Amino acid sequence: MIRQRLVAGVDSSTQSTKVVVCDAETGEVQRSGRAAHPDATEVDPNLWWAAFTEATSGILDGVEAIGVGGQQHGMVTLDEAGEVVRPALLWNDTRSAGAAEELVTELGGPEAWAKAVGSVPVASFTVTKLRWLAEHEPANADRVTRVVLPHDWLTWRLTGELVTDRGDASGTGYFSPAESVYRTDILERAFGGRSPELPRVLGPADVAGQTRDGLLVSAGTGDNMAAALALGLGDGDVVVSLGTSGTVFGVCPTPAADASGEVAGFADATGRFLPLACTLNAARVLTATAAMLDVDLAGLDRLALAAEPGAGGLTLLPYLDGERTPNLPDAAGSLHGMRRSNMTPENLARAAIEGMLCGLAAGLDAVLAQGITPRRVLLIGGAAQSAAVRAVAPDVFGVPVVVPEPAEHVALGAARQAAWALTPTGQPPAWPEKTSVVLEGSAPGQGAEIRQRHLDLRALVHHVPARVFQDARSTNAASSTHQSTNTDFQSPSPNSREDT
Ligand SMILES: Nc1ncnc2c1ncn2[C@@H]1O[C@H](COP(=O)(O)OP(=O)(O)O)[C@@H](O)[C@H]1O
Ligand SMILES: O=C(CO)[C@@H](O)[C@H](O)COP(=O)(O)O
Repeated sequence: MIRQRLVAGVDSSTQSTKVVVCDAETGEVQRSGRAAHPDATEVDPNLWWAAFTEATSGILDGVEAIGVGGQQHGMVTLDEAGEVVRPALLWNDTRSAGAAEELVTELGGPEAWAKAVGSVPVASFTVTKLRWLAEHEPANADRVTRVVLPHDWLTWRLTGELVTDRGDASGTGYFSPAESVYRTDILERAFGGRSPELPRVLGPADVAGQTRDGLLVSAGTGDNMAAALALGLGDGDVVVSLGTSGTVFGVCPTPAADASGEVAGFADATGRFLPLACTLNAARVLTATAAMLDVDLAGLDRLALAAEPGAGGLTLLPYLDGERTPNLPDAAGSLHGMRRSNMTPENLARAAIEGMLCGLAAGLDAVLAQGITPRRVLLIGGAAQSAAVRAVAPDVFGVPVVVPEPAEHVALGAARQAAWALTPTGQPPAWPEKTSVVLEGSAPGQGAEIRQRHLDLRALVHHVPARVFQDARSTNAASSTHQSTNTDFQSPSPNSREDT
């Protein structure tokens, strides 16, 4: 009998740690675990270690290799003794927005940044957090000897090795994805003239080291790169992930350098590139709206699905945690178009879902403008489980939407990387693609109208340059979301369907 080989993958994301143990040959999940993180934008990394320990408890028996995917950008600072200097500042902490503006100007403007590191930094990027630290907590800054990212820190706890990968390094703002080198000159400029030690950048199938128990540890990567690896993205595949962050990304052979700042030109976990747009407001817009309406998430779905598309004219700009794309770190949300006739819980629930998705749709436009011709949108992340999100997304995005079988895609991608490191070959192991449901819209005309209202309101309230929405979709209009078995993406049936 052939012995089953097992690998594990970890997603240390904003709200929790999730772990899957998979068959190394097929990717089939055998066991899983999870543990919550604190709800804060600065977190002691030791709490991630505690969550990792809890989530892996009792499930790693027989596992040969493990990989860690983690929330991007977080600033983890270590002192001479390897102790954490201060709680990590996370990707969604906006206090370094002023530092970001300073740095953009100092380096010669957005074009110079896009050319140097593929991205124009906003408050999410590590480099801006380091500038903030140098300016606001000089005593802490003086103690910093090493700077790492959340996944690097967990890999270091597992192996004792200070390593990272191209994918996560590309979110620092001091690494060039195109050249695959650190820009320590930029780090020095940001951090008071000195460059702390940085993790060594490993290749996609490299081994980081071993745990005390002898598990091989792969390089790990950022959570979005890990999800891309799990899904095995091909030409024209664009992912929309609805977790704490909303992200839109595809995989390309050439680097992006978008001076508008809407798209970050990251690297992926396979040696390619990963243009990505990110919003600060995704799944939690729905939890906040549900709490306000005193319903659970299923109740929010029921309310939203009972309203007409367009929410009776209500438009929500859901900038509840400030916003990153567009870059409005101090913004608050706005609800517009209220009349006595439309102020119902149903319309508010619908406006929350439409508003969240319109933010992602603007990101989708920006990512597609990098030269991706969309074949389909793959919808993942916690809020992809929402029935109302599934009903609204195809109309707002204007392309066929595919929902892969529910899975922890980041953890799966990290496990796939671990399997790759265990048996290094030119390509990641060919795990079979899972079944997915294909959704198409029911009200494409209204989708365009909803998009336009959202764009107009952004322009009105936040002076984001006004745009006329162009629906790229064909005229193949009326459709619904029933199941069928048609599997042709190129000439979609008007119904939703199972696909593999
Ligand atoms: N059925 C659902 N409808 C709406 N939101 C959901 C649903 N299921 C989970 N979520 C939300 O998804 C989020 C968690 O998603 P996840 O992708 O794990 O986030 P993260 O990776 O940022 O920690 C939570 O905010 C949760 O409320
Ligand atoms: O900042 C980004 C991407 O640039 C975020 O996508 C973070 O990587 C956090 O992801 P989630 O925890 O929301 O999945």
